[in-house]
Formats: sequence, structure tokens, C-alpha cells
Amino acid sequence: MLDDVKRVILVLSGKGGVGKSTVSTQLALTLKERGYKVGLLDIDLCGPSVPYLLNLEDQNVHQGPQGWVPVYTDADQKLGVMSIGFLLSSRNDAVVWRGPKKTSMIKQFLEDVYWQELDYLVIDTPPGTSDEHITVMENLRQVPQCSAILVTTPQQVAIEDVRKEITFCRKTGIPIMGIIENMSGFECPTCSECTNIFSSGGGKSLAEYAKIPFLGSVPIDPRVGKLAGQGLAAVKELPESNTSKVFSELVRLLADNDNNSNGSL
Ligand SMILES: Nc1ncnc2c1ncn2[C@@H]1O[C@H](COP(=O)(O)OP(=O)(O)OP(=O)(O)O)[C@@H](O)[C@H]1O
Repeated sequence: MLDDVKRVILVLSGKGGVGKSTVSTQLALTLKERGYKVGLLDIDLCGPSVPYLLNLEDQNVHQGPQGWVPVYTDADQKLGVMSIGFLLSSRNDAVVWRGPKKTSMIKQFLEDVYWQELDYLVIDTPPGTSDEHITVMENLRQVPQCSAILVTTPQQVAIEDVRKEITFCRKTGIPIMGIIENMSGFECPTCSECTNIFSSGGGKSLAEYAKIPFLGSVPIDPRVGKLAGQGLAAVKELPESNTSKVFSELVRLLADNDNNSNGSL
């Protein structure tokens, strides 16, 4: 049920493995740290990694009188999570479904989860633009504010695929909040110096070319890798890191936009 959701943020990527789930979880955790009521919906049916990233793998969802009850990360119920991962009996189980079954599962996720009132619902999507994305778009029409964050890595091949995501957003009419370049250089945990392993700046150039905001570069940081699996927020655990700065700024942008209520993001 999305009736009481103020804003939906879709996290999209052209390729798999670029850090979309890391961005989704860190965004959700940062919003929670800043005092918002947040939902995180993982619709990556074939590779649900959110339960692992938030250390919730042993949790199950329950059916309540008003719908599925999300799994909460905290006693105050500030961050609720829903993922197909909670419905599989083991992490090694595979979802082998044809399109219609996937579509109906996603519809259920969007219609039958009892989120209660949410400031933000972050949706972690599968890579590319598939049936799952079209179903989500069709079901988001009732949400007053909805926008997309595109995640890429600096390599040219990943950037090329982000162009397709931009076209998808424009065709389906979803405003693009901007691009995040993840794995942009390697941040040394001891001296904080950043070395460009692949390359960097491709995401920024694409953002300039496509006339969409660039939301920042998140370096490869082994400490951020370690936060995965523990459900810890970079803004709390690594406040001086570049990752923390990118997510703090992102949440500040969202708050500014929502306070001005011009809905431009
Ligand atoms: N900035 C980073 N620094 C260090 N490790 C990272 C960073 N971003 C992502 N990772 C690690 O890279 C791996 C892949 O990240 P993640 O699962 O977020 O990617 P994804 O795009 O969601 O993948 P998939 O398409 O398979 O769902 C994870 O092990 C994650 O911890």
C-alpha cells in the first residue's frame, strides 16, 4: 500500500554489480539516521541482496490484518524492509519465474505491504530495464513524488548502459534526481588518498551531457564493503569518509527539495 508514502526513490543501474544495492541501503540508512521514516523495497527478484546487506537474512515477513508486515531493522520501526529474499527458504534458492509471475509478485509488493506512513520508500531494482521496471512504473502513478537515482561505475561500458536508463526514465516520465558514480577510485583507509583504478569522471561527464544533476562519486572503500552485511550506515560509522559525504549531501538535497515542496527532483 503506497497511500501513505510521501516520496518514492527508484535506484536504477544499467549493469549488475555496480553497487545499486549498496547505494539503496546506504541511502535508506542515512535517511533513517536523519530521523525520517523509511521503507526499503528490494524488487531484484533474481538477486535479492538487501537482506544480506542489512544483516536480516534470518528474518521472515508476516501476514498481518492489513497486509504483509515489513521486517524492521530497529525497535522504533524507523526502517522497514521487504524483499523476496525473506520469502526464500535459503540464500542459495533461485527464483525461476516467467514474466507474468514476476509481475504479479511485484504488484503484491507494491499493493500488499503495510508500510504505514513513510517519508521515503527507496526501491532497489534489478539491473537494466525489464518487466519489473515497467510494472513498478505502472503502479507508482498514485504516489505524489517519485524520482530516480542512476548508479554507474566509471567504466565506459557501464556508462553506455546508463544512457539506456536515462531514455527509459524519460519515456516513462519519471524525473531523474541524478547520477551517482560508484567505485570511483580507491580510497585508502589509512591515508584517505584516492587512486583512480579504472578511471573516473565518466558519470559526471554523462550527467553534464544529458543535462541531469551529478550527485557525487563514491570511491571503492574496503570499510564500506565491510559495512555490507552489518546493516551499518556510513554516515554514522565513517563520518569523515567520502561515501558519508555523498550520502549526507544526497539526503540534504532531498530535504531541501521537500521543504520547498517544488517537487523538482
Ligand atoms: N563503494 C564501494 N566500496 C567497496 N565495496 C563496494 C562499494 N560498492 C559496492 N561494493 C561491494 O560490491 C559488491 C556489489 O555491490 P552491490 O550488491 O551493491 O551491487 P549491485 O549493483 O546491487 O549488484 P546486483 O546487480 O548483483 O544486485 C558488494 O559486495 C558490495 O559490498
